[in-house]
Amino acid sequence: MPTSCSACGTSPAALRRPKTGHALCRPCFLAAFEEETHQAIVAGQLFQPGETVAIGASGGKDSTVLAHLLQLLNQRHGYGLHLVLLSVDEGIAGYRDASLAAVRRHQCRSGLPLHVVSYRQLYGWSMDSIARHLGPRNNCTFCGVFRRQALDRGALLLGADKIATGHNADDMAETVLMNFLRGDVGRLRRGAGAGSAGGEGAVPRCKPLRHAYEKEIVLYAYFQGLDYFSTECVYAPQAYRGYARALLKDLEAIRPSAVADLCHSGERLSLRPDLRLPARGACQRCGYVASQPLCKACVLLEGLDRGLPKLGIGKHQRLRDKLRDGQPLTQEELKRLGAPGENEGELPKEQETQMEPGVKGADKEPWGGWELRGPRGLDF
Ligand SMILES: Nc1ncnc2c1ncn2[C@@H]1O[C@H](COP(=O)(O)OP(=O)(O)OP(=O)(O)O)[C@@H](O)[C@H]1O
Repeated sequence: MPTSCSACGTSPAALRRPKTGHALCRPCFLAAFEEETHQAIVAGQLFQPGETVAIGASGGKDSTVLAHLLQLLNQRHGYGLHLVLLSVDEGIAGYRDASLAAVRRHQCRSGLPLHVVSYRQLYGWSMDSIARHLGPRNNCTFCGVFRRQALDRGALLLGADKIATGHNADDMAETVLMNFLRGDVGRLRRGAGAGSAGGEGAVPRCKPLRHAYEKEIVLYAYFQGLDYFSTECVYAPQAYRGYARALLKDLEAIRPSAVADLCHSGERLSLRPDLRLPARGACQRCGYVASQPLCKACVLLEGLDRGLPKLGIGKHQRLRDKLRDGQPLTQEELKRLGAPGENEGELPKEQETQMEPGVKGADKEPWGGWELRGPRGLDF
């Protein structure tokens, strides 16, 4: 005898919900998942009527399900939202080009407007050209910092009031674990919540799927027949997040509620009231939110444009100070900052052939001219 659906009691169950253990038929699962997302939106007061919401659309399962659900719930419950798909093209051949094709297919089916911004337009660098200089490690640092800002810049161009991203409960739990393991108190506080408030060039963000289990998102996409792209980014295997993910999977095998428990821990975490966290201000160069005189994206770009791609990564404050003060760096110090060796001083192919006049970075000296000219009024 097949198990009956525990909600309607009539149809045979099609799945056991990973989150609750309930056996449900397809329509009851879809209805429960949609209702829970609606409740999360209402309880968290994520949107106000009349708002323009830019949905961060990567073409993956989470953002595809998010876009589908927001469109459906907006109609069903009359949220009064103006929804727009916003994609960032990081310039990762074989990955983002294919996932953007999935976003375009979603756009055609849904009729939602789509806006694409690219790293090359915004920064003069694609991730592939950055990776050629940086090597296999730390690419996710560049990509994460640039993407955060690119989403804000795209949303501002669209006049969006809010950015909604597809972060799910597993992403949230991984982030809590990763920041805890790194002792990153500031991010622990920021990363665990429902979103961020915005200000200084940043648009308020929300994560309507942050309580949804990844496995249930996959099931929802499957039962709805949604078309999404599901290959891992070519640079992801080197990322620290991957280790947090593997650890989380091991924990989940022992204790199935590990994802929800970690999310809960992240939300309940409180910091000592006297703990001083860096104050938020505006970047002196681009005006974007920063806790230093320059925002992280500008420091990373400065390193790239100088041929010192590791300038903005890790604990190189002493070397950044030397640069700021116009002091020459030793060969050893240059090497630590990722300066190219004797035969590596040419521009990456893409930069040489595709850089357009007027694109940020196009007028910088090529890599051959990277001997240090002391920054002019630069303050890292
Ligand atoms: N290139 C991008 N363009 C627009 N939004 C993005 C992009 N990359 C990520 N996002 C947003 O950030 C969320 C979390 O991104 P992450 O890289 O963790 O991908 P993910 O968990 O695999 O999600 P997805 O399945 O949607 O790709 C995505 O759901 C999406 O809303």
